[in-house]
Amino acid sequence: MSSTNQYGIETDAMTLQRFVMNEQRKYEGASGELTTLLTSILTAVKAISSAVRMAGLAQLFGIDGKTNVQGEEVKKLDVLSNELMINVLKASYTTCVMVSEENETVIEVETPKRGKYIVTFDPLDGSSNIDCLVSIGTIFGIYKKTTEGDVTDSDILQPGRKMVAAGYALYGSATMIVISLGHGVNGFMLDPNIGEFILTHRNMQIPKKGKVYSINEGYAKKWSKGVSEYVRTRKFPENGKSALGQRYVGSMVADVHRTLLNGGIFMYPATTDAVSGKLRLLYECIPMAYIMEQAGGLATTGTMPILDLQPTRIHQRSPIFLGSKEDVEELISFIEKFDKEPEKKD
Ligand SMILES: O=P(O)(O)OC[C@H]1O[C@](O)(COP(=O)(O)O)[C@@H](O)[C@@H]1O
Ligand SMILES: [Mg+2]
Ligand SMILES: [Mg+2]
Repeated sequence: MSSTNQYGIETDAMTLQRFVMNEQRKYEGASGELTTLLTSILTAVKAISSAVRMAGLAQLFGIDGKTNVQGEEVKKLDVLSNELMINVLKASYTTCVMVSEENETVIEVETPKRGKYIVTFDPLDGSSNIDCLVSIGTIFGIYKKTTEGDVTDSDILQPGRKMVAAGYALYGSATMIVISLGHGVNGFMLDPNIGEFILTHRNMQIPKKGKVYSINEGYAKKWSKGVSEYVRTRKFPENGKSALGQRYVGSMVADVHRTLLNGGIFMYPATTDAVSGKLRLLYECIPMAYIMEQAGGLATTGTMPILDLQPTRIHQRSPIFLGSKEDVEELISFIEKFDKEPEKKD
């Protein structure tokens, strides 16, 4: 039996590492490779979190991306985060290939260090928010290699339904990891005093409906009719209904985390000048869609579930709408009504 403190937080201190080990024990014959992989990601996240907490000072002293007082080069936070993720994963002997937002081509692990997993990641999400000290994050997705021998495109370009685990780290007022290994979603907050992620949000479920919509309204002129009408009717609802509130951080991790906790909808649609939207399928859309579905929500391109989409390129983009089931279903009905091509008659 677990006990809770006055804030409702469980005090049996289930660490993320112990949680993952327990999950793996449920599978007979599990080698522990996934536990090792996730433990490596934890190490990278702790290091990134520590660098993020110093970033403001680095900026203040003009040393970010330049040379520090010792005459050493200081790496920019997104470069540093990428190197940390790549290095810990290579050193874990669990991964054969990685796809990072920061690398044009896939990162292959040298043969003796190869394991059976493929990891996709956005090492630092919300990078335009770094300088103004707004929340940023790291997103990751994990797949198993499906073929024997060399890594092939079919190993790297798997649809989200084949995913083994996904998660994100949020560097906000606290550092938190939200993760799913395919059996629900759990959230762990970093206790900076002991350097451990502690289970604080067990079996997270997104509310069926929310009170907030989230989209960059600066691009409103470039939206489809369906998206425009959906947003207009959230702001000016008919039949005496209440208007929804609007929130938009501009860091996907922060916007998705708020949506997961409070409900509502997050949207990054196609626009007239970006017909596939902005967000990247492999390391932004698919991991977040996996988390959403595992928490009882939905994630769609507008016409199909994100997780069913067959990727064709590693840096492919996709429009995305995710969040509370009822909100996303309403959005889909607007797209069906206003954006579907009229059927051609002979
Ligand atoms: O400024 P915009 O066009 O609204 O875009 C915001 C989106 O871009 C991103 O910052 C892109 O991610 P990166 O910072 O990893 O490139 C998302 O986190 C966010 O949802
Ligand atoms: Mg990103
Ligand atoms: Mg990024």
